[in-house]
Amino acid sequence: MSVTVRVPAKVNVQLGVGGLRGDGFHDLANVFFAVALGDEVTATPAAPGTGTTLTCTGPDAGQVPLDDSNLAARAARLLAAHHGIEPDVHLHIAKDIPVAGGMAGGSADGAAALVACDALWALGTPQETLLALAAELGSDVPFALLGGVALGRGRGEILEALPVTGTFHWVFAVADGGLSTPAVFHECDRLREEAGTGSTDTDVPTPDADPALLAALADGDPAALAAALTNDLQSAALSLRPALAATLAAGTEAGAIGALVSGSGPTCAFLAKDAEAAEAVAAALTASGTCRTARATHGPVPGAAVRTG
Ligand SMILES: C[C@](O)(CO)[C@H](O)COP(=O)(O)OP(=O)(O)OC[C@H]1O[C@@H](n2ccc(N)nc2=O)[C@H](O)[C@@H]1O
Ligand SMILES: Nc1ncnc2c1ncn2[C@@H]1O[C@H](COP(=O)(O)OP(=O)(O)OP(=O)(O)O)[C@@H](O)[C@H]1O
Repeated sequence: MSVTVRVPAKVNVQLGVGGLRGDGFHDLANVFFAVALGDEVTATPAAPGTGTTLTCTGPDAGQVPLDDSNLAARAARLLAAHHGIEPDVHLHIAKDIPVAGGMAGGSADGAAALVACDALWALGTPQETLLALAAELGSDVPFALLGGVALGRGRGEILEALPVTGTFHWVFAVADGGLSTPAVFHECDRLREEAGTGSTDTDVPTPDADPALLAALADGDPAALAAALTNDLQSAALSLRPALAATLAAGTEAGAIGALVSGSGPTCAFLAKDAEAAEAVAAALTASGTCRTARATHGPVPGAAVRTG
């Protein structure tokens, strides 16, 4: 019997970036928001001694590494090692999340593989342990387990679920080609040095969540959320990919009430006032020629969960 897990992509509605720490990470005030665009990971039993094998389908499948570096395979091996069992499993990733797009696609697959293998191997691992294993895999992986809306502190792995009312409507403009997350953080540091503010954690204050943004989420107020959207990595992503400025402008011209680069980019995220407006913004963005494609979706949605039925 196979187990299929559905897992959401994320957009960061606030990404406050502190200074560079001694361990190479940055302290964040990271408000994650899970959206209905997502991947599915299916775990199928494999014969003893087979180890972890992988396949991937979807529009960006060619860009997904199928070797040991794949976060889904790493997750399966980490969970098996934690329980002292063999990681014999075949994982299939049905990929819909843009690769290297700033929407945490690889992290999502890591979280989904943890949940899928835990169910397949009937391990019953407590959620707290799954969250700790997820943090070992990457800063964005714990949130993909949790879903909804959450504040991530530390390097993004220390999570606190946030209250949210209703549904928000989003459009994602997918670029041709990805951006490397470490390269974007590095460019953020370089721009800070260039501006003379310094870039280490002794120069830059630890960021905090914006109360106006938290109130907008709790109140279910899209206009207030649109006004509060911020991403400290946006100038770095724009510096590495100047063409994104035209994408952001095209979405705003098409009627989006808020626009920002998603995480480390290059995907751009647009908030719309309702579902109908989101469809119109997506159509206008696709027609604008400033992105590869644009997709309307909504959120928040739950984190990685076994698909039933
Ligand atoms: C940009 C975001 O997607 C926003 O949610 C995340 O901060 C990135 O999370 P991620 O892709 O899971 O990143 P990780 O795999 O943990 O780290 C990759 C690299 O990104 C940089 N990194 C990541 C997280 C963080 N808080 N500070 C960093 O400087 C580091 O160079 C690190 O070596
Ligand atoms: N299952 C996976 N799916 C996609 N990429 C993966 C996967 N496992 C490892 N990777 C590697 O991770 C890199 C980043 O891909 P990913 O789609 O996670 O980027 P991202 O969305 O920008 O990440 P984040 O938003 O967490 O910074 C890819 O270039 C790829 O080499």
